[in-house]
Amino acid sequence: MSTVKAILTDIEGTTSSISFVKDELFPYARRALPGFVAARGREPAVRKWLDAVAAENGGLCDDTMIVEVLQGWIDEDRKHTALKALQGMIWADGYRNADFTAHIYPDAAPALRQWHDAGLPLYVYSSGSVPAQRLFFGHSDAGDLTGLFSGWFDTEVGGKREADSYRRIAEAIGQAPGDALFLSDIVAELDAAREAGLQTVLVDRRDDYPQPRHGDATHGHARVESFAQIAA
Ligand SMILES: CSCCC(=O)C(=O)COP(=O)(O)O
Ligand SMILES: [Mg+2]
Repeated sequence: MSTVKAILTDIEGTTSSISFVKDELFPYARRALPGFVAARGREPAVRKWLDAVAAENGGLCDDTMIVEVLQGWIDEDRKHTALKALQGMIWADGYRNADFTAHIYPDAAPALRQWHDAGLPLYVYSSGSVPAQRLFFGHSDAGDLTGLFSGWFDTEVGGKREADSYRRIAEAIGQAPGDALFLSDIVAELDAAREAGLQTVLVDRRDDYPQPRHGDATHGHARVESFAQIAA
């Protein structure tokens, strides 16, 4: 690995377990959606996303149908910006009421702290909305980690499997792409980051991926099973 001047990390499957997101966060949002839309569907910040979903589905005019579309997207794990924005607003209630704290792998928090303390700027790039990312790290199992991060990116910058997204992020954080390291559990995301010139590490966690990915399955990306193995 050449010199790294900034680290960009994914969340689900990388700093934190897939099962926490799939088995806790998503079902919480799915259950709360009807009540959330009924209570807050007229607020402009909420309506804008509901209208975006309606427009994309042939102009649905009924909020019940919009909720059904959104619940279907949750079931499919669609990384749609409107869904992610609405999920973030719903999870805010969950964190506020202490219904859950966000999972973070025991190796991730110390490594993030160490890199931060060594002067390495840290950034998040997740399909979860930026407000959801801040809530996540603000209410993690390891406490409030938001102060460790210098910036946050979600799919408003572009999809995670598109090289241009990583070019935009490198420009936004003022780094040459080759000086930034991207960490993710998804090979297609790492391929896009590498195409943009970033350094990459596949985080291949046994808890999330019982079958280790070796050889061709890594697409040539460096591979670790824990943040403790990343020599940044
Ligand atoms: C930080 S919000 C919860 C995670 C989430 O909704 C999500 O889609 C995570 O995707 P990632 O890009 O972090 O793998
Ligand atoms: Mg991920």
